Amino acid sequence: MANVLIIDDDPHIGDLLLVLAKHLGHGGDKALTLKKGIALAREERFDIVFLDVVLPDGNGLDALPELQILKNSPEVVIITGKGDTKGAELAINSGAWDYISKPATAEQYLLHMQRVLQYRTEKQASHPKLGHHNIVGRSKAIMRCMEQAAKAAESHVSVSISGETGTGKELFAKAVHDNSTHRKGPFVAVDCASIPENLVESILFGHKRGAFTSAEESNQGLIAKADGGTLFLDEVGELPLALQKSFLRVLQEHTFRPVGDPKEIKSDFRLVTATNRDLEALVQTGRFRQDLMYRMQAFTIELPPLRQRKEDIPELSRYFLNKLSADSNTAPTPVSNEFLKALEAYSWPGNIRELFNILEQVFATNPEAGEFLPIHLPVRIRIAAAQHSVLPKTDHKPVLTVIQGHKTTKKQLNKEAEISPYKPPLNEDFPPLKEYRDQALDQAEKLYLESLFLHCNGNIKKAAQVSGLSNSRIYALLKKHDIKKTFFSN
Ligand SMILES: Nc1ncnc2c1ncn2[C@@H]1O[C@H](COP(=O)(O)OP(=O)(O)OP(=O)(O)O)[C@@H](O)[C@H]1O
Repeated sequence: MANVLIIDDDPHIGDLLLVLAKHLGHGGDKALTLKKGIALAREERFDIVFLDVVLPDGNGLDALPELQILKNSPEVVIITGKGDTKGAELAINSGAWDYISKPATAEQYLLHMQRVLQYRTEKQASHPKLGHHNIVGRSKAIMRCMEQAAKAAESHVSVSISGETGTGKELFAKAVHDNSTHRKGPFVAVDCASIPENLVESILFGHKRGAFTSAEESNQGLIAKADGGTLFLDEVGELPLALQKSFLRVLQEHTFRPVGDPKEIKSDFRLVTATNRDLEALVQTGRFRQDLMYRMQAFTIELPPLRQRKEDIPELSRYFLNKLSADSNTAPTPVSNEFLKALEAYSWPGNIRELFNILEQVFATNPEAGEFLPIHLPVRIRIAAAQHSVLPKTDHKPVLTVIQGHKTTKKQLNKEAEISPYKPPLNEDFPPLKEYRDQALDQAEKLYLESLFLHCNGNIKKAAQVSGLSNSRIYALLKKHDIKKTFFSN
């Protein structure tokens, strides 16, 4: 049974939608003001929120970011006034599921409700068990990881999460904890890379007062703190070799001795580890115990880098920009398709952390923007987008022939193509130098003009001085590249 919330100051609309929900076998609640609606949404888990725009105590669209970052992230359907296409467009751009124009018939409301619920059921069926999480993304790659996390959460064995920096290893570790039987216990995260080697033992195992010169007080270690919950060891490859043996014993026996303490202590925790290093290689070079590695890797989740799931970039970007708006109590700024395309063209070596950092920068430095455009992005991201767009369009993936012994195999060079999009494709679409150079120069010229505009705050006179171009030449170039003159002031 689904739960429906209606936030509308017209009591008839609320009553009608509740009757329709009941007719479909669902339940719900209604609120006549934004304040009451938000309070209800925070308290209860709703699957759909029907949200009116004009409410006595504010604009419904301003509440959209807050609704979207709720744990259960309900689908939001906006109810707009007749003909308010701007509001509807803004709502969709901000991640609303759909909108209905008032006045609407009962059949229209019913149809919307059925469609949204069907979509939500399908969405939940594809990763049925991972109920509580803040993981954003619907690409096949991330959905597969969510399914693995759900399975891992159900079991009691150790989980090992691998992936490049910023791919969400800690977020997944938390999701495993939040969906496991240990969720009522603590989630204790330890970054093994940032603890000085001489302190690791006492930080993990704890120590007794006087155990060493600076031990003025007894201290409970993190393993004891994780009792009943989850111990998350980030960058586990950095765990000193000398300590690995004692740690293996903790995993086998669930007991250990704090430094300087003759007594054994018990701790029942679930271990989740993460690494962006190749543990096998560390084992080969004798820097990591093989038995510990096997013990930790009872269940493994491999997170894909962002460049291999670029289809998630729009959703991740909207989610994060909406969160920033909600945190600063401002209305969400719509995001243009060109802005998203530029983000998709970049290779994101720092993955989602880097994407969020860039969006934070865009959000902080452009408070007046009516819509986020490529021009608001840092130059290096725009250069990557420009380079990407000069690549001749081709469906063929570059292919490299590799000779292995007597066999000849073909390997896809996806990774390289994504990282260096400027490279022409190694196939029959390889462009003549002139064509390639002309396109590249054209893009560079456009990028230069856009940056010039930013640098000179839109002042044509200053732009002419800085660039060494005449006013008329600047106007001609603006026309050539279809850059709006309204960007520039005289
Ligand atoms: N799928 C996702 N949906 C929403 N936010 C995400 C997602 N993946 C990562 N993040 C966010 O990106 C940031 C980096 O994620 P996290 O710290 O989990 O990465 P990590 O792989 O543990 O990084 P590191 O290896 O550097 O420790 C965090 O703010 C996290 O909330």
